[in-house]
Amino acid sequence: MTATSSQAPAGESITIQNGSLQVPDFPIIPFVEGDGTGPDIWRASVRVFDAAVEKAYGGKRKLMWHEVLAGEKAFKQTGNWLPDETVADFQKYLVGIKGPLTTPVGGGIRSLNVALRQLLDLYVCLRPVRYFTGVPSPVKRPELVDMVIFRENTEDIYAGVEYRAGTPEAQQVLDFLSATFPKDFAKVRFGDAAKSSDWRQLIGQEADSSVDVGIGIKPVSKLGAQRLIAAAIQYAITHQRRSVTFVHKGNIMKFTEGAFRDWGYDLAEGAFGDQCYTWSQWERTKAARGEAAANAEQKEALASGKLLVKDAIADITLQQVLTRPDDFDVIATLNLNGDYLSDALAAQVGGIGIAPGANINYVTGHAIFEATHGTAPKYANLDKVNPGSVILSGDMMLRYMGWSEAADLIIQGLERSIAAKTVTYDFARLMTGATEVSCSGFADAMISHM
Ligand SMILES: NC(=O)C1=CN([C@@H]2O[C@H](COP(=O)(O)OP(=O)(O)OC[C@H]3O[C@@H](n4cnc5c(N)ncnc54)[C@H](OP(=O)(O)O)[C@@H]3O)[C@@H](O)[C@H]2O)C=CC1
Ligand SMILES: O=C(O)CCC(=O)C(=O)O
Ligand SMILES: [Mg+2]
Repeated sequence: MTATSSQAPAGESITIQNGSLQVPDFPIIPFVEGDGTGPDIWRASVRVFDAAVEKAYGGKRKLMWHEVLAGEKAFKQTGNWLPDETVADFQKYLVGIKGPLTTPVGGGIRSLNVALRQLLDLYVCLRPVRYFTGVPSPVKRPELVDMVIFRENTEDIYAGVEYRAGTPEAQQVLDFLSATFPKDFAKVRFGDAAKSSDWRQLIGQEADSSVDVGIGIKPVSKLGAQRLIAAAIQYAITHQRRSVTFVHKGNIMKFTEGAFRDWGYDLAEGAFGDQCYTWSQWERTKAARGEAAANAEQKEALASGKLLVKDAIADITLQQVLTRPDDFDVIATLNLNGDYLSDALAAQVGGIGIAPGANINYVTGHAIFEATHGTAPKYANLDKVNPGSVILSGDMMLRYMGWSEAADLIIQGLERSIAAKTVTYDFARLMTGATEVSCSGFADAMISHM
């Protein structure tokens, strides 16, 4: 059942009591169709969700879909890209799902996707990356890829604190830097010294007195870092994973990304000390008693079942997730690193057409599930793209709600469709002997295999 933004269907709200989600049999689930390929994907995905729930519970449970507006559809109907009612409904009903929304480059509205995460304080972006047998992959051993990305979802340069070059606001920030931190201001290119430099001739610019520098601010807080890292460590312990790796660029951005690592180790040793062994501890033991003692200590800790908590610098990580993926398990990282890593890792296990995700606040219970990919506008309304990412995001949503029987049917439908080589264009172009089906055709195949 679909309703407009202002009219919720019959059903009940999911609630949270003492940290535990209370899910009625007929929960109202707000959804956003999304821009670009969003509507095609949604139409296919919702049939898969409904079929899985019907098959699992025979009508005793049902998802009560409630359409809420965001993006282009919202703007067309209401003149507002993200109506207040949409945010209010995600607040009220706790768990929802959305398609991708367009964000223009270089100007225009700020990301609605990011706005929803910030407004609901969905501080974890959870993106599992796993291999399904038979999926075409550019790497030799895709089955070794089994990682879960915990991406900080509310701050870093995604906070949106930035000023366009040449505006009074940018100038105000520059003036502040110049007056308060003159040494740092001297590092801002191109400050006073470069106003008439020779290279301007190379790019055909006249010497002028403007300082054309855009300024962005990268806030990284201790609370923001530690609540994300706590979620990652807790997940790793609960799911008996081997390690958590903090991925950061802390050698260069010492007080933001470097602090993320240090706060992470403090938290691991403070709040999870009896369940973790950290590389920070290893360093201290090495300094006190030598490398052999540190190695022995680590070996003993891991043999006793402790979780290894380590870190890696972001650039080499992007190589090593390819060359030795089994060194990486749960990853905790900052917002931008997590964005890059999600798409790069998805490529190893079949691409962005099969990359699910969730935005979660584990304290309030609020969660919005969404694919890792965007709107893929060139394929809009062609009924062509892979609905797998949104469908797998729905699988995550059902598991979050405790409806694992329905979620298992979704996985079964996906695995069997891939095994039968009935796939969308993105997989078909890399597989021999595949039958290419449309977006809706893939949903049909999945349902027939449940
Ligand atoms: N959470 C969100 O809502 C997100 C929104 N966006 C927004 O989406 C817009 C477009 O972003 P863009 O950078 O082009 O990235 P997209 O993820 O939208 O698309 C890039 C390419 O990825 C492949 N792809 C994407 N989705 C699918 C799918 N379902 N099945 C198969 N292949 C797929 C296609 O590759 P090929 O061409 O090889 O077929 C496509 O051309 C931007 O406005 C961006 O801001 C981006 C990311 C997340
Ligand atoms: O909000 C957007 O348009 C892009 C966001 C994005 O790429 C992501 O969250 O992975
Ligand atoms: Mg992204």
